[in-house]
Amino acid sequence: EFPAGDEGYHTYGELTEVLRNTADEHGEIVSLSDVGSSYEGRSLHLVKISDNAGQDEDEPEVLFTCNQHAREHLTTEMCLRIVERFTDEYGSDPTVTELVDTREIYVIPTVNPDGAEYDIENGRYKGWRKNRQGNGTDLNRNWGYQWGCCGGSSGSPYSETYRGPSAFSAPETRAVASFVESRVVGGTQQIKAHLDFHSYSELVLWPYGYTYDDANDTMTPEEARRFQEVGERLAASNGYTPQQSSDLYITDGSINDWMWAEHDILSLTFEMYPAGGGGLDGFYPPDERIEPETQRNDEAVEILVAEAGNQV
Ligand SMILES: CC(C)C[C@H](NS(N)(=O)=O)C(=O)O
Ligand SMILES: [Ca+2]
Ligand SMILES: [Ca+2]
Ligand SMILES: [Ca+2]
Ligand SMILES: [Zn+2]
Repeated sequence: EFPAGDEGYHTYGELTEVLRNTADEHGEIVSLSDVGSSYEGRSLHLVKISDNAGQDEDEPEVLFTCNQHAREHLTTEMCLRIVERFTDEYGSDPTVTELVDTREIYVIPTVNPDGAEYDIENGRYKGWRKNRQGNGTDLNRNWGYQWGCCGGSSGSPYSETYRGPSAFSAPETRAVASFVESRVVGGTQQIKAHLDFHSYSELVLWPYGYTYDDANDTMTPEEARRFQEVGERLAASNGYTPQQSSDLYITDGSINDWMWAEHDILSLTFEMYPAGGGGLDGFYPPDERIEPETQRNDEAVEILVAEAGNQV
């Protein structure tokens, strides 16, 4: 459980209960399922929000993933905010209503429930980042595009950026990737845009992470320009700093690189609050920050959901 004073954060059990209640209360626009199980057997919850949620309609699809990194608990709250806003405000907020009626929005609130639960075991923060397989795999180095190519991850199982013994060796990344692959319908990937939430540093990041190149044979200059244009619009809405992922540091095997290169999904990362401060404390903002820092991204979420319909 979370330490005293930070009860505002959701444990896996509390998250599961909120998702079940939301599906019960908003049955016609919510479908709750899962993309598979974590290493320790926890369901990787998948929330679908759309009109006629039980039907696969011909509407642009959008994916939000949170909590790949265990200690980044604020991101789980971010995905919960998306679920709650796009259900509670359906029928009252015109923008939310329009987007739910014309898109299929998928949310995976925690990709790494085992790590998140381990991080708060006994009510004290451990600073844990990875999953709970062996000495832990960094899920954001385990994706299968340019996996381990470029010095953006580690081959040591004890490293915080251990890429795993092979691409998709982690059940969690494999499950999410399989879900995305299942959204190829009639040869066309239905998911058009994706955001992966992390903390912290207040950044909007776009691929590639594995190379400093802005453009290359799998990202044309105009495609790179589109990432930058959307990234800058997102950052203008929340005050984060927009930049290419590799401008921060080189990462290989990241989710964004795979989503773009393998599925042409407009895939970005948000690094949430705080902006700086360094050290472990930045991963653990007091729960009083949850509401302001998740609502800070309401407009960015709308921008991305809308952008999914502007497929080139
Ligand atoms: C998305 C990448 C470029 C940054 C991220 N930073 S984090 N969230 O682990 O501190 C990471 O190292 O995976
Ligand atoms: Ca508090
Ligand atoms: Ca629909
Ligand atoms: Ca569809
Ligand atoms: Zn992270």
